Amino acid sequence: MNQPYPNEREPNETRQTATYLSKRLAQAGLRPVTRFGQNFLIDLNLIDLIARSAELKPNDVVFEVGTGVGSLTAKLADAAGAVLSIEIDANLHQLASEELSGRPNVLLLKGDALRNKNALRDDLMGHIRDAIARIGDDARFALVANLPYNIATPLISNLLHETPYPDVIVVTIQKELADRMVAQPGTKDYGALSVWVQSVCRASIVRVLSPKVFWPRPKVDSAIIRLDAEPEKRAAIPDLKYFHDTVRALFFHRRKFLRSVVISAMKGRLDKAEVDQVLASLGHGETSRTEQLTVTELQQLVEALRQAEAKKATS
Ligand SMILES: C[S@@+](CC[C@H](N)C(=O)[O-])C[C@H]1O[C@@H](n2cnc3c(N)ncnc32)[C@H](O)[C@@H]1O
Repeated sequence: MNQPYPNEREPNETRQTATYLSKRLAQAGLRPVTRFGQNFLIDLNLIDLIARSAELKPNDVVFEVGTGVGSLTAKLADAAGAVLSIEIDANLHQLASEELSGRPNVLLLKGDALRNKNALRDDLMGHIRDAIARIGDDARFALVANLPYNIATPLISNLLHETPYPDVIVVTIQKELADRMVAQPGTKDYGALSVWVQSVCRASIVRVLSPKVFWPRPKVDSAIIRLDAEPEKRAAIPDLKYFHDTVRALFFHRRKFLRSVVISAMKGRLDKAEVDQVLASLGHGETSRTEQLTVTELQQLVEALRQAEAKKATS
């Protein structure tokens, strides 16, 4: 294994504490930047737990968003074949580059992981595909990170649209967001995000984390979440973008009945009679509500709407 840090420093295992981090940043004239969601994990056991929960092997290509000072990155690089990590803060990118130098399986990028809310930075998937090609047919793609909370939803949501999409995701996110990802029909947390995530993955919460395990402390609880890709489920959705956009529209007015929600979502595309026909064919009555529909029922509904629209366009 490579020696990750120069010999004169303490070994990695004892260094990741609030004191160490604050000193290390202060030495470089830095302080945590709130707008970049810089809440560093200071419990080494949890850094281990994140890496262990992804069950990394040498055939894994790991994507990390938010290198920070590189503590989790080093753990990931110990276990995986290749690690691609991106950091928006140029100062932290510089620090992490020093910490992780001499690790041939780590590629550090500087900049924003997102081009905009709806898209990843342009070159990211190219880097990931290259690393996968180098590893070969049995390569696995993983997203493992202590995510900056302000980009967790668009990042995960956009990655699930990509080809390939991650075989496994193990990330620290706000607990409230984790609850939404695993939520079941009929609960207050069940919404478009639950349906999108559960349409292409199996989702579970690994551990709830108190603010105490971060420095500086965030205001809310966090959770480590694990998502396992279910490619056969994703393959059953003929048009991912149509599905994603329509599900979002269907959850837009949570208090309304399904019929009026579908009518407004399909405005200008299907008329009321056509919507009624689709709903009747699937057995959804006057009092059905979007939030009571299972993921499978929503997939069937969106696909029936898509086909009705396509039929109308060709008639
Ligand atoms: C919660 S910290 C995690 C840092 C480190 N990996 C750890 O576990 O302690 C999130 C990191 O993501 C970086 N970051 C924030 N927004 C980003 C973005 N849009 N693209 C890339 N990195 C970002 C922050 O600067 C910060 O270093």
